[in-house]
Amino acid sequence: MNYLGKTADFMKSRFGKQKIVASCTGVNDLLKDIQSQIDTRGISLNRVGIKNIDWPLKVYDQTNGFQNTVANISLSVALNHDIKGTHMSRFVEVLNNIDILNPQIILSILSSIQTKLDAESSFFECKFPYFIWKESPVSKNISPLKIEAMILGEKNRDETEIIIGVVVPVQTLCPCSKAISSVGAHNQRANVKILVKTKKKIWFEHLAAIAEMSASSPVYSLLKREDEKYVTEAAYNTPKFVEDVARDAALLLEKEDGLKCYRVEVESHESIHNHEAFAWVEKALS
Ligand SMILES: Nc1nc2c(ncn2[C@@H]2O[C@H](COP(=O)(O)OP(=O)(O)OP(=O)(O)O)[C@@H](O)[C@H]2O)c(=O)[nH]1
Repeated sequence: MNYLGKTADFMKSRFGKQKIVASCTGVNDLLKDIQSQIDTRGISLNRVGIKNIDWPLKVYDQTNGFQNTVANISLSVALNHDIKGTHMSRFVEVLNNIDILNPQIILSILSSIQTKLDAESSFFECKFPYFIWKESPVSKNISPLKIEAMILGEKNRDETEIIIGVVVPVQTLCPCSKAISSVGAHNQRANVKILVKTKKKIWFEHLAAIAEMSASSPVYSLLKREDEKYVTEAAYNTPKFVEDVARDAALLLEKEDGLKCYRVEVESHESIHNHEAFAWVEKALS
């Protein structure tokens, strides 16, 4: 028996048949659609919606076809000045209909939200853990590296924009520290975030490779001693400031076909300072 059935039984036992009829009429009054009422304050809202809903999904994977992940998703619309509230449950209803994520599906999510919520603009943001299977440089052991991947979408009337991106852990070794020290140089883990708008399909793996190539060295989940020696020496021979990583990634992105614009953000968790160092660059391409 469902909830309403149980409630009706309870009311019957408590109040008898006469009262139930009256109470059931009252149920419809209780389900008033407050959200659809008119608002008279004259203020349109840029965005209203739901954020940080975790959702199980599949995403396409260059090596294995697809991988399962849990995406953290935010969905929203612009709200006209004369409508009191949006219908929050409809965002989740749209998600209920998808099981794999890619830019085309996000376009259809944005259109569905626009239609279901009668909105001029709709917005989609999601980020999720994504695993790239990497081979260690010498022992050739394969292990998964976790990066963060993201897809952001926006639809204004008929114009849509999709941004895809990654945040990739890398190693940086300080060129100044190397130059002034008689031995060693401080090095640390850094994150490289790359966001692109593109006319062509681009894999998360490809963006991650650009981030790694721009750093002093990639990082790995599994390294044996021979790999450790290699990675240590490779980083020492490729010192990079955060500025260097941002510029080198930008140069690689400018060689890519079909990019409309890019943004690179680099943040290093300084090992000898109690703060982060950062640099970012963004550019629209013709
Ligand atoms: N608009 C709005 N709704 C909220 C908020 N907080 C909670 N909600 C609830 O979100 C719930 C789902 O809303 P709706 O999508 O309008 O639910 P519904 O009317 O059953 O769905 P439809 O029949 O599709 O309109 C409602 O019960 C709201 O009370 C808020 O801050 N704003």
